[in-house]
Amino acid sequence: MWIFAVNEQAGGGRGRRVWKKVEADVKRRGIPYLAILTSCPDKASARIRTELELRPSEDIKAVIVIGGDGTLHGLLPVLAGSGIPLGIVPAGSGNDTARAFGIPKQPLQALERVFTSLARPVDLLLLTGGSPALPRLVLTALAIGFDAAVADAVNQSSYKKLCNLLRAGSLAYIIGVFQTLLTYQPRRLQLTIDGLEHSFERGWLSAICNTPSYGGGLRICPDASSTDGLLDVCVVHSCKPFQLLRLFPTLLSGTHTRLSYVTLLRGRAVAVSADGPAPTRVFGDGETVGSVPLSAQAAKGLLLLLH
Ligand SMILES: Nc1ncnc2c1ncn2[C@@H]1O[C@H](COP(=O)(O)OP(=O)(O)OP(=O)(O)O)[C@@H](O)[C@H]1O
Repeated sequence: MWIFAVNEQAGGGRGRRVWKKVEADVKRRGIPYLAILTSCPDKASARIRTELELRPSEDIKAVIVIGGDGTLHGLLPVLAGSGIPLGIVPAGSGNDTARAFGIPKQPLQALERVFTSLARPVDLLLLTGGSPALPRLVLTALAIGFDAAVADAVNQSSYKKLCNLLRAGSLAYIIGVFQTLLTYQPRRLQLTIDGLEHSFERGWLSAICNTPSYGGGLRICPDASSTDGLLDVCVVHSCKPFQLLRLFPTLLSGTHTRLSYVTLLRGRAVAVSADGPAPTRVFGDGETVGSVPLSAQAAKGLLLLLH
């Protein structure tokens, strides 16, 4: 039995279109499947948890998510450590998880990949501390500070929908950068990585990554690997707003790492705190997860992924 978890709203309605194609193909193949179409992450998790409890685990081939990074994020607590593999047919706006694992954008190619791949263990990022109190699991990256404020602005915007229609998810992010720059104040960021303290005056953002990109292909930690048991950290600090703007185009290629106001770090456990006029927001997998202070650590091989 293959269980499909479908978020029809992902990618501004792309989830629905992708599911139509996928369902037709699954019917043609004549394989047993169960589709769970949900309107919110909590209902999706509860339904899948029930289905997993009802059946012997050897009867379940995988849970295949039709959606974006947010949909995947919502299912991590159910699938992590369960031994049930996750498959991905990308249907979101950013699709950074699919990008990280080389999963094709084209739905039927992605489905073929799911059916023909081995389930391989990948690391997750385990978030603790924070406000509201966590723990929480994240697959791609944590965005802390300016980049989280951008994600917030994009999620609340009307242009996200339009950009999705134009199939230009990263354009929405670029508009969000300009919008956020009008009000955001840099602040002192303190990071403790495997016990070593790093302090940054005028810290704009800090990204903690399990995989290389966020925001629809911005390669913030280009060398991040989801199989090394480590988290890659990028801090942008001590620069003027125009230098921050100059940084964003270079994120597409990952060449921002050469800039003097970009610091890259790596470790197993990362703690972050900030001093600032307003709470320093945190997003994980493009979803809001609260604000700093927080601690994150790499959880080695906690998820089985078909890729
Ligand atoms: N299983 C689910 N069913 C319905 N809605 C969900 C589910 N999981 C998450 N959501 C909600 O749908 C929103 C959009 O889903 P998702 O994040 O996957 O798509 P996206 O934002 O278009 O793509 P991406 O995250 O890749 O940029 C999420 O922010 C979340 O609030």
